[in-house]
Amino acid sequence: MASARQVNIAVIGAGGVGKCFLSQLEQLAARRASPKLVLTYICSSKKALYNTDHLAIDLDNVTSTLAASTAAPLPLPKLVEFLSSSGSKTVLVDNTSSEDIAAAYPKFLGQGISIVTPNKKAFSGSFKLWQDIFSAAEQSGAKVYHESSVGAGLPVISTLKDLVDTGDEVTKIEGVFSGTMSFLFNSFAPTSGSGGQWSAEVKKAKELGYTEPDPRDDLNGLDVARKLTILARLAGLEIESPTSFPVQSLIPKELESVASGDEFLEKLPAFDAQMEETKAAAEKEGKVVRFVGSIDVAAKQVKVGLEKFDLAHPIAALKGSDNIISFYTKRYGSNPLIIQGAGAGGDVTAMGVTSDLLKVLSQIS
Ligand SMILES: NC(=O)C1=CN([C@@H]2O[C@H](COP(=O)(O)OP(=O)(O)OC[C@H]3O[C@@H](n4cnc5c(N)ncnc54)[C@H](OP(=O)(O)O)[C@@H]3O)[C@@H](O)[C@H]2O)C=CC1
Ligand SMILES: N[C@@H](CC=O)C(=O)O
Ligand code: NA
Repeated sequence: MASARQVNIAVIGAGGVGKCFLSQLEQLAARRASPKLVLTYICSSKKALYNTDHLAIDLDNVTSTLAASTAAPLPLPKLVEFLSSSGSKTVLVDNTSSEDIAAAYPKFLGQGISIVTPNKKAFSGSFKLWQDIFSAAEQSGAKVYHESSVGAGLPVISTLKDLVDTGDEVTKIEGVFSGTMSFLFNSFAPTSGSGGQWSAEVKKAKELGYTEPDPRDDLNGLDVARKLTILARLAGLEIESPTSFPVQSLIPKELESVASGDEFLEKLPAFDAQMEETKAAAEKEGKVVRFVGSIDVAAKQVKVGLEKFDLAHPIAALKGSDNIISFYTKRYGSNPLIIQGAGAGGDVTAMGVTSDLLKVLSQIS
């Protein structure tokens, strides 16, 4: 039976980020008496756990229980019906990178179901989808938060919204926006020492949980382009899509049409020489190469690609999967507001999702 002080949680996706989120949710539910947080639905791409009476699913060992389930996920229209029939406020947590789920956000929001997600697809899809999402939320009063869609758990989106909402004028946003690309270049082309083999570092980045489910989505520059699309829109630019501005891909031409991410990783070592050449060209100038992005708000220009940096530059000196994002604004003048720290990884990404959930709870319960 639904109680006013209960909020139902539905989770789609229990991979690298999803598992960490579930563990943070378990701790949160144990710590918070009110509202009571009740997991009523969880699914991966093939399996689901739920019952028709919306009874609580035990969070203890939930990923093993899900793996053993014989039930299939509900089709999205049925899931909207199921969640909106519970009689309790509900938050959907989308921990996938699915475009289909992203495209259904207006339906969930329209039925009063709030959404928190690290999935970039909805907010970097067509400008119409962006408008539909926020107008559906405004109409129903449901909330939508996506902090981890840029810079993982780093407070990038909340900071940009605060700058804009308080009337500052954002003129430029630039930096390193990909945990994978940061890790790859920091280890392949370090400021001291010789660095690793490009293809081996790509495999490592995948094993560490930094890459997208398909690492080609990182290497083709689109993951960064999606993040810049989101930030540019929040800064007031009507960017139509992540492919509507220049984006440099690091996928070798010969591998552009391979069938799967696994086949791509298998074939990549044969093309290591291409990246070695890029690295050597920068070294000749006493520099290192890094993958960066920028948004020039006044000129309405967005770009993504490789640039060379002096060894002493803060971008050259990044470590691990760190992102560094600089906001140039009228108030901050020539010294930008800078955010730096891990930009990928399950726990830090889930932290952004869990903190978004807390924001939603403070507004709906
Ligand atoms: N990893 C990171 O550091 C960061 C990730 N993100 C974003 O977080 C999201 C998740 O990333 P990550 O956890 O690394 O990815 P994973 O590939 O590890 O996990 C994805 C999960 O989503 C499930 N899934 C995929 N499609 C569907 C679908 N249509 N219906 C139901 N479940 C589905 C998968 O199911 P199955 O297990 O059956 O395949 C899997 O459980 C992505 O959007 C990513 O961009 C954002 C910031 C940082
Ligand atoms: N694959 C992404 C994950 C976070 O958005 C990255 O490497 O930055
Ligand atoms: Na973030």
